[in-house]
Amino acid sequence: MAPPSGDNDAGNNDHLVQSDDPDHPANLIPSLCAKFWTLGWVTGTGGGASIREADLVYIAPSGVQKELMRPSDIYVLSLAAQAKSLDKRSRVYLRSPPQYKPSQCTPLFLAAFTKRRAGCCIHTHSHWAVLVTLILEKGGPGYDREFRINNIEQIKGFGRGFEKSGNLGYHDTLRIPVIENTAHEEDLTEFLEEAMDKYPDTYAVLVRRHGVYVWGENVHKAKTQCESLDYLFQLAVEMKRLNLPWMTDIEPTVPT
Ligand SMILES: CSC[C@@H](O)[C@@H](O)C(=O)COP(=O)(O)O
Ligand SMILES: [Zn+2]
Repeated sequence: MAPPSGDNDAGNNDHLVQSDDPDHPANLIPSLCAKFWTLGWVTGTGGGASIREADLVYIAPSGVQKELMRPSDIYVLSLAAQAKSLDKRSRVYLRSPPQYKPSQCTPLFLAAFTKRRAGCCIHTHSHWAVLVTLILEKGGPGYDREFRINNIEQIKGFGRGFEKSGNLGYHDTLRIPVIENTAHEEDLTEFLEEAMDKYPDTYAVLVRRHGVYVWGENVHKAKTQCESLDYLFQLAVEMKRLNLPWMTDIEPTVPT
């Protein structure tokens, strides 16, 4: 990984992104995005990831090649300072690299951090996520705003929900809400928040013709849930091709 750029700390809190610890958020965001790029999740500057550690939120710049970011490119925001700010649409950064703008996904990441106390939120432009929203678009009324699937082992990769312990079981139905895309990323925020209110236990929201936002209480959970979801989206697209249903009525086996 490239070392921090060696800026001095003249009022820009550069120390907040300087650490030898590979698990420090300023190091992890670039290294995770480099991995996500290989999966096609964050290519062409689309997608990204943000990490919260206690009050501090670490955010990537906007419009940069996400797999080539350096720790010195990372923005840092305080949730407490943000909560006190009177203008909810403007954001005050503790650290702000002057050559960039913060990710347009920032208000969406903040929704996961404030409404769900998430520790990490990942946004992908995965083909599989986009294809699922396209298939659902043709699914007819009532079905098109929710992806659901059951009786697939990988569903166990998801937590049961906000402030609930344990994971979903094999026979549980995984439900992911779908919101419509908007011309500007930040305008998705109110619809993402609405979906979170309607689906209090969801860890993800699909955005039609765009991608998916996935979060978890820490980096490990956000990453594994995002991987599980991408696996299920790919499987669902292939199942659709084979004319296989996503929902089946296999009953849980009752021990005799
Ligand atoms: C390929 S542009 C994609 C952006 O509009 C947006 O959807 C996105 O995911 C990344 O926004 P960014 O501001 O670069 O972090
Ligand atoms: Zn996007």
